[in-house]
Amino acid sequence: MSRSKQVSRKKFILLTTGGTIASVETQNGRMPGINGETLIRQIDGLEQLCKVEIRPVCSIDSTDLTPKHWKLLVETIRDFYEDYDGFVISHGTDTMAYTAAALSVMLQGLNKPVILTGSQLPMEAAGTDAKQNLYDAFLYGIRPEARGVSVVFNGKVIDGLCARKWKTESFDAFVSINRPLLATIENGRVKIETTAGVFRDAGISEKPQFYLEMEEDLCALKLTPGISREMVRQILMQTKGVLIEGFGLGGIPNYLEEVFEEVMPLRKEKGYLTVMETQALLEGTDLSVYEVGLRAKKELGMEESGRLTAEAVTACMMWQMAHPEKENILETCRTYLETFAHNV
Ligand SMILES: NC(=O)C[C@H](N)C(=O)O
Repeated sequence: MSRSKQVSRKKFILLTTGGTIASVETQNGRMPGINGETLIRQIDGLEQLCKVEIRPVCSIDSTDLTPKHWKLLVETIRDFYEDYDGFVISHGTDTMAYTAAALSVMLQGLNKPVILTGSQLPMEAAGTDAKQNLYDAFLYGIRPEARGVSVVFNGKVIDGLCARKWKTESFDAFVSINRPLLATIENGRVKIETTAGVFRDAGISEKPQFYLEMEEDLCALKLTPGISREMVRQILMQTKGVLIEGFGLGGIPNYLEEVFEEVMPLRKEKGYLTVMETQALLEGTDLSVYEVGLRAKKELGMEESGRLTAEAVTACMMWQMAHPEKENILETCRTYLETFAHNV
């Protein structure tokens, strides 16, 4: 039997969540309005590629997506895990990187693909990117190398832990941060670039594990020059997880030091997490370089993101706070990305 006939037997489930890909224009603006059957009906050649069944999860703009929806996705994947060869999720682009990062830590040890895709223009719009992206998601999904969580968009296959939406309108909406692409897709051909994944082949779990809980009490605190002490103090006093989006390689401004010295011991005592991230797009934090960073690291015991995106750190922190007895997932993910430090 030819190779294409062998792969054509693969069976996928399409989990639909809404987003632009499923949207229609209304008097109140663009909003999700078409179902999964209508989506796949428009994809030429899909039937020959694989078998697709559909399961609607929600029908919302991804701006409205919350960890409750991640939980629904994980439950659905868990319940149908044995019945399908892979899972494609149609999703709005605006929070797709968050969902991809969240699923990357909620679904561990997967030996099947979970692929998120969407589009910048609705499926039914002229010149849409929806058909190509959805087809490409399955095209990548049938490959034996495709395992774990990824984003397929505009010919790029991005590790779910490393995706970032960087353009609001162009088709080239996603970029892989601090990690080479998993694959590229051009003219119907998939070129596999790298296949590792943080919880694939990592020896961490032999059987897939499905984690449903994520702590939602988290806030990203973006430092701006001269940000008020009182505001920083309030956030640190009230929020379990605080992701500090600092400058450059990371550090705490001198004038905020007193605030941090006061609240950090209290936060530690309560098991709250505080992690420093950078506002820069690439290359991550390194608190060991500058005095402002070293102080945060040594005197305050501040954790840092390293090369992880804010989306990935958010996911790691939410998971860690919900599973305090488990291994330090931030450390696991950070170390994983360090392995790519010299070839991005
Ligand atoms: N392109 C898109 O899908 C954007 C849309 N607002 C969403 O995230 O649901």
